Amino acid sequence: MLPTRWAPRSSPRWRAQRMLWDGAPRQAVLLYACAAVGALAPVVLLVGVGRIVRAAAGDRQATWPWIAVSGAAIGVLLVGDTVRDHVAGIARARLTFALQERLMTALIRPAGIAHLTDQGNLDALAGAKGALTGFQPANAPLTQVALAGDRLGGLAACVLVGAFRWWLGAGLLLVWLAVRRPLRTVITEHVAALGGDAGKIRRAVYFFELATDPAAAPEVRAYGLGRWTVDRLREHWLLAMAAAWSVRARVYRTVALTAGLVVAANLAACWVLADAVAHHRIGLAELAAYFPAIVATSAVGGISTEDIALAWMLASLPDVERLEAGIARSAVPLGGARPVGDLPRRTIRLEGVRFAFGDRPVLDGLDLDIPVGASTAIVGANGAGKTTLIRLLTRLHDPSGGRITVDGTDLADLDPADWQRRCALISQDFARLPFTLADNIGVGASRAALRAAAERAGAADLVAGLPDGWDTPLGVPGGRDLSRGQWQRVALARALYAAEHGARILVLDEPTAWLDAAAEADFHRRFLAMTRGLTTIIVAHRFSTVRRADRIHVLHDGKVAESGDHDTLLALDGRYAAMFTAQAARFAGEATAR
Ligand SMILES: Nc1ncnc2c1ncn2[C@@H]1O[C@H](COP(=O)(O)OP(=O)(O)OP(=O)(O)O)[C@@H](O)[C@H]1O
Repeated sequence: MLPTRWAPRSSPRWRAQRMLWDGAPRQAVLLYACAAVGALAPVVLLVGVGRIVRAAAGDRQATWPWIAVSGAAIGVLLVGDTVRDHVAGIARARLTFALQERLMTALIRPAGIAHLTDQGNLDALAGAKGALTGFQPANAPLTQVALAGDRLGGLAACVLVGAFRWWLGAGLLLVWLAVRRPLRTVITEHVAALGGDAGKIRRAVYFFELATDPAAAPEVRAYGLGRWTVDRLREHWLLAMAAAWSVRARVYRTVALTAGLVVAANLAACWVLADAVAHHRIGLAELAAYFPAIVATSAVGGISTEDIALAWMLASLPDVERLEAGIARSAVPLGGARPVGDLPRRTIRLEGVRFAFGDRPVLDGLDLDIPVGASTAIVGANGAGKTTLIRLLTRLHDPSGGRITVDGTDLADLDPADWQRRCALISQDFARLPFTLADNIGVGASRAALRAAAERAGAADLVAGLPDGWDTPLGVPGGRDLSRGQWQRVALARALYAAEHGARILVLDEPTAWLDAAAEADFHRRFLAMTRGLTTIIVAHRFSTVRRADRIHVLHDGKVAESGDHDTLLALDGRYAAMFTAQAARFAGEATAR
């Protein structure tokens, strides 16, 4: 069973353990057993070594049983380590998967995408993935178990020292416990200060990713940004570190004070031991057991690098809940439960539609009719709101004002997921799915259907060029990558396949942006045949693409400024005509120049 819920109000330490017991219960039992055995075996070994030394000094009778016990302890330690590493590997995989599944579920659950534009959510996501610090929160419970084993080992060592002088064992235990609390507090504060401003760390990580991203590599080099990104990384890290430095003095003070106490306690313990040896109260055998035991007592309360790593992992754990809470807060719920049925049959109508990002309106009282079975093009300057309009039509966002109706039914009343499935969408940043070519176009589709969609999208020639044809994995290690234009053809084929198999609206946002001249011409030649009978909404800057649409709308100032077919809009001599003429003149100029 994988973890589903962790008690929301308990401490991160407790939640980490719940995570382990929910996600990998069998491994949890084994890991605790390994930790206990791994903690006690060294003490048994010390006792055994002490007895062997005593035997070597004369009491030969007792040698063989203690050699056997010591050998067994060594064997248990060696085998125990191997078993523990193996089990921890399985538990780590399960916990990592469970956390990934939980994050994915949280991100995918909202039907809309408003939560993905929230900066706080992106920060929490980076924290929950451990991307900001490099410490995976899913490793926290395993580190806790390992540290619990260390504490138990330290306690056992205290007991062994107590067998020599009870007050020495108890005293060392008290000293270690006394230093542990303040040390843990300052480390937690230090980590909290450093992780406090996730935004600053995320900006630093952004520069790291920019410098190491193969897609950005050509421009990073062409513009000489390499050194610049390193300097920005340094600058943002220093900014992020400033908060941690403010508590640094207290960390050093606490470490110095506790170190003084620890050194004094250890010196005193060694002196007591040396005094006992000097006065023949104990022999070499006891010295061989007790001296290492005094050193080993530190594990009961000392702070190791593992403790610091654990503090980092635990600090990231609340980000998982912060993300879930942030999504619940920022995801604008898309209501509606009515099945879409055979809608739309006549018209999709936008009435006084408004939409804003923050307080900046993008669409401001937009009216528009989209007839079913025809092609509608949306044009406008950069930032005019074309993609936003597409997102409202495909219900990735709902309008903040006005309404969209489908044959008179408010789109807000229809089941959002059902409606989204009716929209065969190619977005500007079309998805490059790490699947085979066949699955990229239609999961489970027949070869005949795939071939038809690929032919309509001008992607049929791709199949012959791939080593395993339809079964060639794309965009994954060991598979083939495609050029942007080839990926766009695949995306177009996917949309056309979907349109043939249940989707009723074909939504194309810049579908030819990456196509070469021949492919674009081919697209235009076949546009009418490709979209015949389909409700097609197309956004494009290229007028060669747009002009074939039955109806064209020009977006300006958040409204439809002009509407008509290509010839009507040219005759109107307005914005459309100006944009078309500018583009046509550019092409004509280039042709003349040649
Ligand atoms: N996630 C976002 N957060 C804030 N503002 C946004 C976001 N996405 C888009 N915008 C803003 O909304 C406006 C409309 O953007 P949109 O992408 O719809 O324009 P567009 O007409 O499609 O532009 P282009 O032709 O460049 O693709 C722009 O001014 C843009 O800056």
